[in-house]
Parts: sequence; structure tokens; C-alpha cells
Amino acid sequence: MVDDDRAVRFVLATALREAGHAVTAFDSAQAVQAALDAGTRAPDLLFTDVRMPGDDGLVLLERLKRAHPRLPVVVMSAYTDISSTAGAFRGGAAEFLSKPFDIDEAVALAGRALAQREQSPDTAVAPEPAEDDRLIGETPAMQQLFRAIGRLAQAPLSVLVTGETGTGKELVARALHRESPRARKPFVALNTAAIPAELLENELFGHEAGAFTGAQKKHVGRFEQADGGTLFLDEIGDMPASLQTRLLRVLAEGEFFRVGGRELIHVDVRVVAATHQDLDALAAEGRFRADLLHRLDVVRLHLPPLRERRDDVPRLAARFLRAAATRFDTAPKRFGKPALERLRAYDWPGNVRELENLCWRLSALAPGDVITPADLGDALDGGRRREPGDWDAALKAWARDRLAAGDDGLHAEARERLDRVLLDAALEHTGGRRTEAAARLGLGRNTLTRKLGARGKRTRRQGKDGSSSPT
Ligand SMILES: Nc1ncnc2c1ncn2[C@@H]1O[C@H](COP(=O)(O)OP(=O)(O)OP(=O)(O)O)[C@@H](O)[C@H]1O
Repeated sequence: MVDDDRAVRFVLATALREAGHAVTAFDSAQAVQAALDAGTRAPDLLFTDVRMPGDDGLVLLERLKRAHPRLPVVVMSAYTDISSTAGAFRGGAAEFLSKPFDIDEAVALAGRALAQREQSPDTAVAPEPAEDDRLIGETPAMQQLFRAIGRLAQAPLSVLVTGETGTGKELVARALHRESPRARKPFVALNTAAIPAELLENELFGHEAGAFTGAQKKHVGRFEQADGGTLFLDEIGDMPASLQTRLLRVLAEGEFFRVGGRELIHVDVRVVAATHQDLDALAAEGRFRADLLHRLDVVRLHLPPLRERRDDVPRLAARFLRAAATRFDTAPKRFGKPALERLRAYDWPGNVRELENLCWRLSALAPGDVITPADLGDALDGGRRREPGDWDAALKAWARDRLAAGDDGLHAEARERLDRVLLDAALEHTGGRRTEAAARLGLGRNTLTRKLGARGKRTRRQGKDGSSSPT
């Protein structure tokens, strides 16, 4: 074992010796190398720290794996970010132990690793992620997730990422791709819920010229675009039944026809699917094909909601404020302590995305460099999760009032208000990008523009007659 920390060497070596192993401990990678060069027999198992003076543990790992490909290596580190864990697994590590670790766990691991001694696959070196793409998470649940990503990235298995909206499912899919041997091939994402059902098949599998009216040119679908790489299917629970059947067949056979095509297309695609829905329940109700679920769900990664990892809030917030400052070309703002406490206490129904949107908004609008609770205003409604029932009740109360007041034409007005709320939410969600907002609402871009136009007129009119809002 190699570690520059004397205490770790002592504790681990003692425990391993007590378990019956012969242990030699070194304080640096160079010392190990010197011993091997001097003719010491290569070990059956190596435990190595990552950050040490001189060569680090990953360099040692790489060198030893070249000479002894079957040597199991356990990498130990206090740095459990994805690039460290993935770097370790990519280098051929058998296991990753986060420090501080449980000593019994380490001993059990040694037993397992010695029993297995499997050859590790050859893999390509992935590019370093940009800061914006890196998942932040110091909480145990996230650290565990990062280890799983590091390990899974190497295997060509289908992965199902579950978690509430805005928890970072797409970021996980990107990390799986980035750290995989496919990293230099495309990562293609498709949000199943954002595309009208009748266009989805076309989007996924493409079409030939003349396949249907309006199909003048051949269109290459997302499956083909992702060939050799990763296809991320978001909101898979919203996929229509007929397409579920087709997807299942394609996944089973690895080949398909474009719409209106005769040529069989072969693809090598790793599918990562994501959902915020309970697919097991949907499958039990017959609304999602159980056999498709089995195929997508070879491994499941769950992203906990932000309210279950509040300790990550400050770091995430700091990242988002930094990103916004870079974009706006200003000095980054920061949250004062009282504001940060409120953020930590809040329930985050929109999860990380809600926090991100809030940070961008405050970067643009908060008056000072230090953000105060007053700046937060009523952006955080006391940490209360809004239930769908609230909405129904408020609408009903409004309708009752208006009926009692003798109004007619409620329906038109309610629809206008519904449109307005949905549009505002969608535009806020997409940072003002109209095409994407329309897609997320399931509207055509033209419909959206028309509604935005109608809204402008209505707002002006409303200013004059001063009618009140239902909620
Ligand atoms: N752990 C994290 N570290 C840094 N940024 C994050 C993290 N999780 C999420 N984000 C950011 O939050 C936003 C939402 O994440 P993402 O789109 O991956 O969520 P999602 O679960 O796929 O959402 P949806 O279900 O609505 O599609 C993104 O801008 C992403 O970069």
C-alpha cells in the first residue's frame, strides 16, 4: 500500500495484516517503483492514495497496469469528484475508496479484489469537462453517485437516471458519456416530452426523401446521429405506446429502417434514459412497457432532490453566481449569511434548476454585491411546496367569486390567464428562448408568438379596467 499519510498507512496495514494478508507499506509512488526495480515481486493487490508528493497515485496506477494488467488496484482519495473517480476507473482501478473510509469495508474490499482479479477493458482518454458541466456534490448521496458514474462509464450498459425535475439528470447522462470510451463520439439528447408524438418517430429514426408529404430531403434521426456515442432520452415516461414498441425492437436488434426507408441501418448506441416519473408504477398500470423498462433499466441511478442534500446549496449557488457574472461580464455577487440560511431552509420544488434560475435573476437584479434576504423577496415562498390542489382550489374560488358577481365569459378569461402563467413559467425556464419554451409547452412557435401578442394587448387593456388576479 502507498500513502504519504503515516496514520492511514498504519491503520490500514494493521487491519490487513490482522486479516491475514502480507502487507508492505510505502510513502510514495517512487518508493514503490524503486522496490519493483530492485526486483521485489509485484503485489497481488495494491492500495494507493491519489495525491502524494512526487508522482501521484494515478500515475503509479497507470505505470503498474501497463506492466501488470491484471493487478487489482484500489484507489483511495478524499477527492471524490467525477474526474478523480472516473480517472481512477479509466486507469483500470478495481475500486475507489473515499477517505475517510470504514476500515472493515477496506479489508472486505481487499478480500473481494483478490478473489476477482479481472482484466480491465482498454479505454480511450476523455477530454476534461468544462466547469459548467461538472456536477457539484459533497453530500454522501452525491459522492456515492459519482463513484457509480465513474464505474458505470466504462461499461456499455443502458442506464436509467431517475429524479425529480431539475435535479441534474441530463448532467449525469453527459458525465456518463464524457467519462466513457465513447467520449469522442457524439452525445445526442432528445426530450421525448418536448416533441409532438407524431413527430417523435421521425426525430428518433429519421426518414427518407418523399416518405410523407413535406419530406423533401432525407433526414437522419437521433439514433443515427448518436452512432458510436450516447443517446440521451429524457422524459422517457412520456413516450407514446407505439413508439415504445418500436424503440424496444431497435434496442434489441441494434438496427432499424428510417421512416419510408428500405435500407436497414445498423447503429452502436448507448442509451441513457431519464424520467421524473415512477416508471415501475406506470408499468404496473400498463402505461409503460415493462419489457422496455427492463431493457433501459439495466442500471438505475437516482438523483436525490435538492432538499435532501441541502449542504450542496451554497456551493451550487456560488457556481451559478460565478457563471452569471462571467456571462454578464461583472464581478460575481455572493449570498450573505442570512440569505444563504434561507436558501438552505427552502424546499426547492424545482431543485437545482430553480436555484440556478434564482441565481441568474439575482445576478441581474440584486442591487449590491452581497445578496440579502430582502433581495430574495418572495421568490422563496417560505419553503412550502405548492401542491396541485392549491391551484385547483384557487381557480375554483376565483370562478365562484366571478359567477357570484354576475360575470359571464369566464372561460375566455381563465384561458388567457392560464396561457399567461404557462408562458411566463416556460419562458423563465428556458431563459427567454421562445422556440424552446413553445416546445416545452407542446405548442408551435407560431402559436406562442400569437399568444405573446395577445398577452401584450390584454395586459394593456387590463391596466385600464384594473381587474384583479385569481391567485
Ligand atoms: N449537481 C449539479 N452541479 C451543477 N449543476 C447542476 C447540478 N445538477 C443540476 N445542475 C444544473 O441544473 C440545471 C438542471 O439540470 P438538468 O437539466 O440536468 O436536470 P434534469 O433532471 O435533466 O431536469 P428535467 O427533468 O427537467 O429535464 C442544469 O442547468 C444543470 O447544469
